[in-house]
Amino acid sequence: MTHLFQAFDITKKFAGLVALDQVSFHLDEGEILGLIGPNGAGKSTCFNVITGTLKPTSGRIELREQDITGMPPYLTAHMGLARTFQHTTVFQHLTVRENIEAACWLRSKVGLGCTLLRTSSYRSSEISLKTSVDDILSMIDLRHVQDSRAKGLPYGYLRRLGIGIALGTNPALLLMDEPAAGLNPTESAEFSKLARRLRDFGITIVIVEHDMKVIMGLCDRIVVLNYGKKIAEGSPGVIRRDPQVIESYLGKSHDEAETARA
Ligand SMILES: Nc1ncnc2c1ncn2[C@@H]1O[C@H](COP(=O)(O)OP(=O)(O)OP(=O)(O)O)[C@@H](O)[C@H]1O
Repeated sequence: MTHLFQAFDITKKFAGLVALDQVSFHLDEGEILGLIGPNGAGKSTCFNVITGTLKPTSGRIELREQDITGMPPYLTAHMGLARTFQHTTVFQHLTVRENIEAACWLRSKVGLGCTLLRTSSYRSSEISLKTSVDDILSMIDLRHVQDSRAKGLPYGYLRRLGIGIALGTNPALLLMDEPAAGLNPTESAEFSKLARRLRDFGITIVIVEHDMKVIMGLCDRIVVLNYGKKIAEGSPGVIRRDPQVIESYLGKSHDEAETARA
């Protein structure tokens, strides 16, 4: 079977430290995969290597069977990869709508000459841009604040705007770094709903997250890292009962809480 994405034996060394040690995993189209593990396990390094911010020391990464190993971020973005960050990366002085427009323009193929001369190709791309921006605003549920400046918006809205900006590049695969960090329980539940909506729209998702309620409730499959090594992979049901994962990350209290709930 052909996978949307595959990482083969990815190793990343920083001087003497092995941050990723022969990690392999795959993603099928429309999946939500959780990437979890204790602090320093290698999750962010894994995202950085996939998106091309860091070159792996060895290993191979494929998107739709094309080798993207070591490609710079602007090329991996062009190939259909997008990423959201732990800290929101929005233009504070632009409105919500302008933030999304800026992200969508980056993927538009219209050159500066066409833009300045307002050629027909500029005008048709302007129409498709408006549709894309409207669709994204609806998807992230921020249409009602589209003309508000990002500065001063509630934190939960800013996180959603960060996701909207990533959607501007029309990704097939979206990597989200701690999307529920700092959210209250209502906002976390809204985030999970949004992630499912994106998946239903055809976007494959990888989530790094420490909130186990979000991970266990949302993910189809989970990969667990510890000291740079993959120590487990499986459904939430399998992962929450894996003795090695409980020992290294979830802790006994999580297992007991799960058993009590069952
Ligand atoms: N640029 C770097 N230079 C040197 N060491 C690094 C660098 N980036 C990460 N590391 C080290 O690699 C290891 C993995 O770090 P990484 O940030 O990937 O972990 P993580 O699982 O994302 O942790 P957290 O949950 O705290 O974000 C850590 O020991 C970290 O100190």
